[in-house]
Amino acid sequence: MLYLARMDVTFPESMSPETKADFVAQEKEYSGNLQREGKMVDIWRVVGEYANYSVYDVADHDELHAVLSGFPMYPYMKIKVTPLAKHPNSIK
Ligand SMILES: O=C(O)CC1=CCC(=O)O1
Repeated sequence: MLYLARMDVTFPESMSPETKADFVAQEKEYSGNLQREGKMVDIWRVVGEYANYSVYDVADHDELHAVLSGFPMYPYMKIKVTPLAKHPNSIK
């Protein structure tokens, strides 16, 4: 199943730059692994915001929840998920 997720990240103001940098590095590694596994199909930055749109190809809602809740930044994210179905006009 395909899902579109929008993730908005908000770190506490009290978080140190070093801790933030550590989260960014951990997130990059986790995200890269998901992409290599084919579970994250794409990810795009929302221009001007600390947010992304990303597309997941996973078995079901439960797997998506496991993937999303495994992000190191998960405690600092607001996530909106939209399940995707094939559009009848798609030529792919
Ligand atoms: O948008 C970000 O930078 C946070 C993030 C979530 C998944 C990812 O790869 O980065």
